[in-house]
Amino acid sequence: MDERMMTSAKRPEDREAEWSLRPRTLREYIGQDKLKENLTVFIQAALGRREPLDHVLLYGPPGLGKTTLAQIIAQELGVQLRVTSGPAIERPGDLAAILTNLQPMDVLFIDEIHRLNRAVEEVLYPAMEDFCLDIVIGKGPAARSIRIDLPRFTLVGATTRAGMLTSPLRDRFGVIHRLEYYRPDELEFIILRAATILGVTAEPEGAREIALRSRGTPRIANRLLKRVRDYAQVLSDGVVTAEVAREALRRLEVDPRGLDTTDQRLLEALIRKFAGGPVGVETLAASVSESVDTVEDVVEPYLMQLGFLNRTPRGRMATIAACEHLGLPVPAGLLALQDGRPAVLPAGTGETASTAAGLSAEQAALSFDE
Ligand SMILES: Nc1ncnc2c1ncn2[C@@H]1O[C@H](COP(=O)(O)OP(=O)(O)OP(=O)(O)O)[C@@H](O)[C@H]1O
Ligand SMILES: [Mg+2]
Repeated sequence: MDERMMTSAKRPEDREAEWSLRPRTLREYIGQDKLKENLTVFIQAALGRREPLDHVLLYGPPGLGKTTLAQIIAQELGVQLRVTSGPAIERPGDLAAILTNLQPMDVLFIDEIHRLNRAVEEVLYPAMEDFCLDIVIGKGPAARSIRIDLPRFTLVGATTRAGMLTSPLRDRFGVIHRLEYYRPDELEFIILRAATILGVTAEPEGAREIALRSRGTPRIANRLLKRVRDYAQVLSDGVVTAEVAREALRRLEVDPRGLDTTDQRLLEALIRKFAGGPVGVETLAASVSESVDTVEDVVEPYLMQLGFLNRTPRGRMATIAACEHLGLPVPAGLLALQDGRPAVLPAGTGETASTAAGLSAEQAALSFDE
């Protein structure tokens, strides 16, 4: 199988489908109930006061609906959405151009906001706080600073790495919310909705099979639905039944918990080669030929969610549940621990989980993804 099938990172093939499958309103947006409830209130209140909505920071693994939410927020506010991303804004002047072109109350969406550079970020502070730009004209002793008023706007920032945001930037968001993995019943609903839009006949049990293997991620659910549809068409009468879904997913090498070959190889290396751990993330990533970023952002969060992997002060550890899932003998070291976590941390090392993982104290205080 194409190993990237189960990645929650966006792939070119997702593009067209994502556009048509994206819910347009908060009502259509499934799951993330707490966030939805809060946003509904904040949006109504902002509309009532004729003020822009507070700046919103959304974080969480890829494919959980951050971009979709930004679009919905603009739609619900009845304003334009301007879309850009951290790496796309190279110089302060680029950001100034975007900001001065906004209409009052517009939503500006900055994806991968943790990748803004310092100089650009500093322009953003007064823009977010006071809706103005401080621009320095001239050089040396003749330099002076002028202030330009901006239209009032709402910034929606998205990141998979909230821990990498500087605290001055983070502090300027009024609403900070983590998107959670979706439950199977929510994914089932998303799949049935997508099937209707795509003109695919799917039985609830078929949708359920796909939902259970979608790693809690709508993007993967939609992608798997499209692949299963192909099998349904070729293997039977085009209807996505539980049986067709199971057979298709077996052929796609997606196991019953949604693990693909990359996840399996990573866990297997951890259990077999490294006796269950602890082992450093770099070593682990190298053993499956993936980048540390991919392992940290995409692979590990889901394995931790399943209770198959723990991040400990000394490195990554497999759990007994992971061994059982893969049908591998449990390494002796793991048996000695309770569910894969050291019962007692080595005394006197002065190390915390976060500092050992290479995070600064500031990032550790956030500890978003641990
Ligand atoms: N709550 C939801 N209800 C229904 N469909 C959803 C929901 N969230 C996401 N989707 C579907 O999943 C797809 C991916 O969502 P989206 O592009 O918003 O993810 P993202 O969090 O921005 O990902 P990335 O971090 O990779 O940019 C959307 O096109 C949409 O079809
Ligand atoms: Mg996105």
